[in-house]
Amino acid sequence: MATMLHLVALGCVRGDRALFSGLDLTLGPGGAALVTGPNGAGKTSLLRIIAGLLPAQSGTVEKQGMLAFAGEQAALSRNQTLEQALLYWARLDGQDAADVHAALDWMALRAIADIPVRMLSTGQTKRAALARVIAGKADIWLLDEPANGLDTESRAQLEAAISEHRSQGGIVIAATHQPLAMPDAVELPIGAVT
Ligand SMILES: Nc1ncnc2c1ncn2[C@@H]1O[C@H](COP(=O)(O)OP(=O)(O)OP(=O)(O)O)[C@@H](O)[C@H]1O
Repeated sequence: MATMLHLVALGCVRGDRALFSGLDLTLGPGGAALVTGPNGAGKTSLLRIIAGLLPAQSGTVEKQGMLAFAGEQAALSRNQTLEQALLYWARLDGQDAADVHAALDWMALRAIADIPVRMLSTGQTKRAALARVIAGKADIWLLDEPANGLDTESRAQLEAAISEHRSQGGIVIAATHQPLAMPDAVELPIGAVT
């Protein structure tokens, strides 16, 4: 069945504060959305609701396809080499070493595949987290600040990986403060903090 994400009248309350309400979005194969808004507006909360990690206050999330979430934490074992850590997740996702190697290439990480995760720089850790998502081959990518800490070249690689994923029928939702080229992405501004 075709990959699909459908948000209907989604609302979110954190603590006693309403962050957003009545949020609608429909994405089909190759679709993308760019979530923007000031600090604390609820961008991460929205991604977490879509991922099923946070309950919505109102509305529904319908999805067709496997989902991957790349959040602030890389979720990679610090004492394993980058390749081992990615292989661990890839196997859980039903993928193999070839998928990990392809993902390392997408994020230009092959040269440091044998370095322990704990020794990676901020930007390298971000690229490693993105490689984890790429290797997992999920249909729907939820990317929280994917360009944070990336240099110009790495950001271009990320954009190319996103474009390839979409051309294969995948869906991408990215929350970002950084410029990120996603042609024809739906703009999803989350309201200002009061
Ligand atoms: N566990 C929690 N309980 C109550 N409120 C929370 C909790 N976690 C986060 N919040 C609040 O929810 C609001 C939205 O947070 P969220 O991380 O979704 O915003 P954001 O738009 O991603 O922000 P940023 O741009 O700074 O990453 C913030 O005001 C935050 O303080």
